[in-house]
Amino acid sequence: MASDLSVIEGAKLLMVGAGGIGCELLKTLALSGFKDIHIIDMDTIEVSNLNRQFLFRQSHVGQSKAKVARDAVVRFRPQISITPYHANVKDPDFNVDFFKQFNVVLNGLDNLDARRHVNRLCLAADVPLVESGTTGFLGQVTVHAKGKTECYECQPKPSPKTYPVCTITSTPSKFVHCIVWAKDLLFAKMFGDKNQENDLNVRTSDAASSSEHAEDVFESKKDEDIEQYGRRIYDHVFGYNIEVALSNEETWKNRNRPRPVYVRDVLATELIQQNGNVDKDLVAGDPLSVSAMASLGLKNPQDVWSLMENSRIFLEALKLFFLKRQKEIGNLSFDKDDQLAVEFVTAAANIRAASFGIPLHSLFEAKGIAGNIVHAVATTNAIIAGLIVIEAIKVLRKDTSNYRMTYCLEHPSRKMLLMPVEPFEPNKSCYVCSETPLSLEINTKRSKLRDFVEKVVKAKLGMNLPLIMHGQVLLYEVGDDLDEDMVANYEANLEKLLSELPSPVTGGTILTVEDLQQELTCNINVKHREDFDEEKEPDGMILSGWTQPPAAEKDGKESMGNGASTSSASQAIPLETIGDDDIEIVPVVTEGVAPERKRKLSDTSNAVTSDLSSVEHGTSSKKKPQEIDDDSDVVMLEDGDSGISKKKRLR
Ligand SMILES: Nc1ncnc2c1ncn2[C@@H]1O[C@H](COP(=O)(O)OP(=O)(O)OP(=O)(O)O)[C@@H](O)[C@H]1O
Ligand SMILES: [Zn+2]
Repeated sequence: MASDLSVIEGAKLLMVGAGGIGCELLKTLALSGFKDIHIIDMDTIEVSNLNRQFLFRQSHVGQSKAKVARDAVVRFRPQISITPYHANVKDPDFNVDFFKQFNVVLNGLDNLDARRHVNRLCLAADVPLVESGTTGFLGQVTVHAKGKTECYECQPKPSPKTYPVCTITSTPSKFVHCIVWAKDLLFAKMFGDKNQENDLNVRTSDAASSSEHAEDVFESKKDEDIEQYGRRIYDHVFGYNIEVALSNEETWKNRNRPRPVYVRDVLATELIQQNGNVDKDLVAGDPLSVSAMASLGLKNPQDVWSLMENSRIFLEALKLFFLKRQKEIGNLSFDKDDQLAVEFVTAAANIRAASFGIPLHSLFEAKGIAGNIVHAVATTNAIIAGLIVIEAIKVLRKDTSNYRMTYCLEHPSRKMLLMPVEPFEPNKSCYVCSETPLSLEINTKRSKLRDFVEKVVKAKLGMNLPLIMHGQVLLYEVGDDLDEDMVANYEANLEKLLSELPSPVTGGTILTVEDLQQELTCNINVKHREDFDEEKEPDGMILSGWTQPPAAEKDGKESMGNGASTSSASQAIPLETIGDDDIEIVPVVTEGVAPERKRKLSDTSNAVTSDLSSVEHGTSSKKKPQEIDDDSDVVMLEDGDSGISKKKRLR
């Protein structure tokens, strides 16, 4: 077998992501002797990266991560060839041929979407992938080699944490419920896309009437100045809406009744009038530097503000959005790095929390919850980067039998902080690596092609440049090289009902969906179904054949949800995907019946820890590693004298 050094020196690697894991990884690769490394990262450096992404300095803020990382490493290893791409890995340039030039691909990403995309390209190009993720003290590294191990998507990832609509709109009991309300409902309503559906005013009792009423409330009135508008919104959402909710006695039988809050009760008249000083401390031209805290003279983000202070911040932030960031209104979505947005959401969540008797939180804490931030631990990233390099070397040596998935735990389990597990075989029912057909129940007489494209092809199947065929008839296609007539034709198809397409899609139809970039083809058996439960099946369609496992919590003991699967190993949450958009609000039939998902910073780590039950093999119950019985069906490795771990099946 070739020596490690010769395989290392002869290898050509692709790294995707030059963030927390990526910086550590590039350094470790360089110090391990790798000589030809390509890096893709679409981001520029932010101040908040500097504490752990140690290749970057203050002076690099705003520059490409991939390029700066390269320059930093070339300074201490000038003989290495590092090729940076400041680009999205989903760009069509990074096609299968591009991937084929590499011996192994190493992911240091932070979102599911990009990870799935890279997984597909690696499968199509037949290049092994070493995948990784960290959350705080927890981390994992997995190896994916086509036909030999599971692919990254062999086990569907847990769905986002969900909350019943009623909890968010009417009966919050935890601070996170107030944050979700402030961020996904109020902020979205005030500053986001007006055409988006929004449950802000949905209440169990008078949903229809109140949402009609609400249409006008959020529009500013003709002769109203911004201060009056802000106070009216305040009184509506924290006062009037609570009064309306209180009028439904049933809701409050077993709950604490909330208290309506009006501006006049919280702020003295003179404060209402001279709230803030808009022009103070503003750096002209940079909208992201606008801050309600600065204009009110509040400095410490770790302070818990009083109800009065939160109310002042709320009114001030609202005013600043309208005065200083008017152009963005209608297009904003919450961003944890947007100071004014964080201030608005913190204040709104706190006022609501006060109204419901829930403890208030500081801006720092609120930002963590709203941005789903588990504070990154540089050491975890360094450990994970080391493990990636170890697996990459095994891949290059084709040492298949020694591939390991390794979990980095927060607390030792069986005296181990690093838990190596044998990779599992490909899942035969995986639609990605085994091309197993899927089934779709849908009302073909009521659903449009657009619904299918958005909800199934893009959201569920993660396709980027899809093409949809029924037999030989092309129903839809995306691409730069289409002529105008075709584009118009496809656009028209999108608006047609499935059963009225040029080649009608009805029960029994097999649709072929293909992504030309990912070189992934998927056949979907369509089953016509008349009715869907609007609450339980809000998409109005059900895709099956590749079952979504239940979310990872529920005491960590639910079934794996994929009976056909041979393993539960890759069940582990793709850790860094606990990101941007993993909170979702779902309607439920009866309040309190649907399991209420927890969402606290600490819960995230619990969820992940319980998910590390991946050390179990082929069983349906999940336990935390700490709880594994000796007789459980566990694959573990013991330290052997040889220094190389031997596999041991605990039975
Ligand atoms: N589709 C993509 N194409 C290219 N790079 C991507 C893509 N998606 C994510 N990345 C990169 O992956 C890296 C992930 O790094 P990390 O998890 O440390 O996130 P971060 O954005 O640097 O930090 P934080 O989110 O904690 O502020 C980021 O640099 C990001 O730009
Ligand atoms: Zn697979």
